[in-house]
Parts: sequence; C-alpha cells; structure tokens
Amino acid sequence: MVSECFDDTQWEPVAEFDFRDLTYHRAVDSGTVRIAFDRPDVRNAFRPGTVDELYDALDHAKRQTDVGCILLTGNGPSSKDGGWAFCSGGDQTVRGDDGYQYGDEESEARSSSENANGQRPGSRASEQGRLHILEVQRLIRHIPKIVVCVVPGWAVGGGHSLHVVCDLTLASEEHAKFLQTDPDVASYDAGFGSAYLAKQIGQKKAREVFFLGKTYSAEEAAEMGMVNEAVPHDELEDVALEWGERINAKSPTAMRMLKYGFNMADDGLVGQQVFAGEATRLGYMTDEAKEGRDAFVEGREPDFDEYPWHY
Ligand SMILES: CC(C)(COP(=O)(O)OP(=O)(O)OC[C@H]1O[C@@H](n2cnc3c(N)ncnc32)[C@H](O)[C@@H]1OP(=O)(O)O)[C@@H](O)C(=O)NCCC(=O)NCCSC(=O)c1cc(O)c2ccccc2c1O
Repeated sequence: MVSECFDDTQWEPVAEFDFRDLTYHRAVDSGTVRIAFDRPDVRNAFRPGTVDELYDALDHAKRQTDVGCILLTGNGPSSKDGGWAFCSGGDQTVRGDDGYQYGDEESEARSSSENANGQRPGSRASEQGRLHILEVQRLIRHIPKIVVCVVPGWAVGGGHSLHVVCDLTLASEEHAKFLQTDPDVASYDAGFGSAYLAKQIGQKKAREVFFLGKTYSAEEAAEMGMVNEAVPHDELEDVALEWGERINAKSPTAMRMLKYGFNMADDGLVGQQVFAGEATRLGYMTDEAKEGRDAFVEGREPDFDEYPWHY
C-alpha cells in the first residue's frame, strides 16, 4: 500500500524510477503527477538521499510537456503509531556539524540508480553536510507548472517551508498540523520559509509562527492565508486530483506566465530573468523573430517593414 489516502485505480507508477524515500506516480487520465515522501515512521523527515530523489522527481516532472500540475504530499500513516505527516523537515539524526550527512547506504543507492535519461549519475554523496532542500525550494519556485502541497498531517520545520514555497496548499481537516520548530533545533530558513511566509500571512503572524512555535490546525492555517482549503481527510487526494484537473484544463502559457508574474515582484533580478525568458520564448514564436533569424542564416539584411510597432 502506497498510502491510506492513495487510490491506486487513479495512478500508475512512473516507471523510470525506483526511489527509496519517495513514491512517484502519474495520474491515469490527467496531466497530474503525485510525488510523496515515503518515510512515514519518522513523520516523513528528509535525509540527503530523499532530497536528491525529490529533486530528480521534480526535474523529471518539469520535462513532461503534458503535465501541468504536481501534487507534493506525504504517505502515511506511520506503522508505529498511526500518525500522519506531510514532512517534518530535515532528519535530525543525520544532521552533522555543517549540514545533513549522507549515510553509506545512501551513497550506494545513489550510485546504482538510473536517472530519467537512463544514465547513472554516480554517487552524489559528499563528505560535506548538505542543505540542498533549498535547491528543491528554488526548483518548485521556478518550475513552469503549478505545485500543490497536499498536507495529510504534520508540516514542520523544513517541511513547513516546503508548503510555503508551493503554489497552493490543500490540507486534511482532521490531521494537518502546521508548526515551525526551526529555532528549537537551532536552524533557520531565513529565505522563503520565513520571509515569503510573511508575504502570505503578514509580518506579525509570520514572526509568531517562528518566535512562539505554536501549532496551527488546517482551519487556522486557512484563516491565516497560508492554506487554500481544508477538506475532510478521506477526500484529500480526490480533491487534490480535481484541482489538478482544473489546472490542466487551463492554458499552459497563461498559467506559466501568471506563476512567473506572481513570483517576479519578490524574486528580484532572477524573477525578472525567469519571466523575461518566457517572454523571449513567445517572441521567438513570432514571424517577426523568424525573419531576424532567417535573415542572419541567409546572409541578408532583415526586413521588418511588415511588422508594426504595436501600442
Ligand atoms: C513532527 C513532530 C512535531 C511530530 O510529533 P509527534 O509527537 O506526532 O511524533 P514523534 O515526535 O513521536 O515522532 C515520531 C517519530 O518520528 C521521528 N521524527 C520526527 N521528526 C523527525 C525529524 N525531523 N528527524 C528525525 N526523526 C524525526 C521521531 O523521533 C519519532 O521517532 P521514534 O523512533 O521515537 O518513533 C515532532 O516529531 C518534531 O518536532 N519533529 C522534529 C521537527 C524538526 O525539528 N525538524 C527539523 C527542523 S530544521 C529543518 O527542517 C531544516 C532543514 C534544512 O535542510 C534546512 C536547510 C537550510 C536552512 C534551514 C533548514 C531547516 O530549517
């Protein structure tokens, strides 16, 4: 069983991958994928290998041109105590002095697994501690698709920050709980996890989340503006799939430009670059741009006379 919330008639595994800490599925009849943390006994805490797998799954999803929506969730419940989690952040048992450490087992798993292109990228294990969940955050931020965080239980620490950076959050009415423990374990996501959260729920409330470390229910989180909707636990994944279908029915170009437009004001020059890159793509698609390219290739002066100075 993948997860108690999971309806296996709606999904098929993405065959290219055999992940250890994640499951990765594609919807049978829509352009939605489901990526789930699969360490329910430790509240879906991530270790470095989990982060590598998450990056690989997201990167694979990014390159599927018939996929518009990514559901990011956590499998459950825990076989130990029945508890539910989206993700409890970095696995504190493998936290070293300079970041999260790969175990020997993880190094071996990485070096023998194939990536989406059938290549063996070799071990990414490093002697150095890693904080590369931040690379995943940036991928979620820039991925040209809508990422929905589907929260069946705890969203804590770095797991809370992941929900913050997703485009939308859907939460289980009964089991979802939102908590920031970063300062309890002497950690600090001073980027999207805190500053972007403040854009969502306001400065006072975001400071309360970090400085007081209260636990918020799905309903409270929705009232605060960091969760879009709280739904009954039994309906969580059906609703998530419905959202995916709604998203996939819309214009891919419009959705991509809107996501990057929403990001741009907060993302500085990188936000402008990402938006501008898509504007360039749209420009390249015009006859006017094709005339510029063709003139160069044919060794002649371009003739832009028939293209108006639009106003
Ligand atoms: C998540 C909890 C609030 C759940 O409490 P509950 O009482 O329901 O469950 P238990 O506490 O009994 O947990 C069950 C079981 O899971 C283990 N576990 C839970 N979380 C983790 C974890 N994060 N790491 C390792 N193990 C975990 C727990 O030990 C139990 O095991 P048993 O063997 O006893 O069954 C509560 O568990 C909790 O508070 N967890 C810790 C949350 C936490 O502090 N997370 C880390 C925050 S820091 C972080 O995530 C982070 C990561 C990064 O990579 C960053 C990078 C750059 C900047 C910042 C980063 C960052 O902040």
